[in-house]
Amino acid sequence: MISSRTMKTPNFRPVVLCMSGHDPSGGAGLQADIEALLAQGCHAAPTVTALTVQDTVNVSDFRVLDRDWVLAQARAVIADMPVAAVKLGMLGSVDMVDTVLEVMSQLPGVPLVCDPVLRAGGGGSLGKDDVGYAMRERLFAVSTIATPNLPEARILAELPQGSADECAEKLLPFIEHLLITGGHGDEAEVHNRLYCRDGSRHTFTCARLPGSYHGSGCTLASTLAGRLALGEELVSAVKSALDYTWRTLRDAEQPGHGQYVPRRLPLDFGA
Ligand SMILES: Nc1ncnc2c1ncn2[C@@H]1O[C@H](COP(=O)(O)OP(=O)(O)OP(=O)(O)O)[C@@H](O)[C@H]1O
Ligand SMILES: Cc1ncc(CO)c(N)n1
Repeated sequence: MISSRTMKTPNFRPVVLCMSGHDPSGGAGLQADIEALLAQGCHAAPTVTALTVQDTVNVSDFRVLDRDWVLAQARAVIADMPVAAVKLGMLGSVDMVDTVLEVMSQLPGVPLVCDPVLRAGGGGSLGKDDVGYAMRERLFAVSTIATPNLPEARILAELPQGSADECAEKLLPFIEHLLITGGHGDEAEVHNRLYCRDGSRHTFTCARLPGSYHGSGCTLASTLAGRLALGEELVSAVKSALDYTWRTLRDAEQPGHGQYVPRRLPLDFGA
């Protein structure tokens, strides 16, 4: 017999499968994904790809989970819930790129936001450049959008001194939409550039806030995945995600000795 509970009209929040690393400082990685998605009205399904040893200053070590463990986590979620979007953060190894491909083969047509995480804000490695090349060669084709910062875009494009435009020209054959973020520059304004394979381009400019932030890129990518999961159109979703991220940085706090941590949820959340 089907219980009345299982027959209820679906009234759940859109589920976003997050395949990211864990950051014990809570500023970046899966915790950033969960908080940002809660703030969008989505449900995060956090699938751990890697464990890291890091604080708000830098990364000292990381360990990538076995492929079987990651697949088992993702399969459990997919069998249980309708996944409305997928967000990728730190993958950590080339093997994990193939694991993600296997997961995505079970989610045809589901929007995929790929944040090609290779370095932490403090510069510590979260994956060799080969991971980035494997993402470009194999994952970009199944991604809706990738969100590298300019240093990551230069690695992916293999153009160490390239401008955002030059990197985009090299990368657009691999991916439909590319958002090259500008948090790492030193100009008074941050320029975030969206390049679309149909030739359209959009620049989103915001005032640069003082200080440096831990998990700004994770916040942006997971919010974007959430917005796509809610059915927002891509360019509008990029703008909403950038606006939300900027507000979380404006309200950021410094719980440790290093970078500021975005405030992704209001202080009275849950009150
Ligand atoms: N100092 C800043 N002032 C205003 N906005 C910022 C600043 N730093 C980052 N941002 C915003 O946050 C977004 C993501 O930041 P960034 O480009 O630094 O990503 P990231 O390097 O991938 O972040 P992280 O590695 O810390 O997760 C940027 O697109 C920008 O809109
Ligand atoms: C686990 C993890 N993912 C992403 C980043 C990038 O901010 C980080 N520092 N740690």
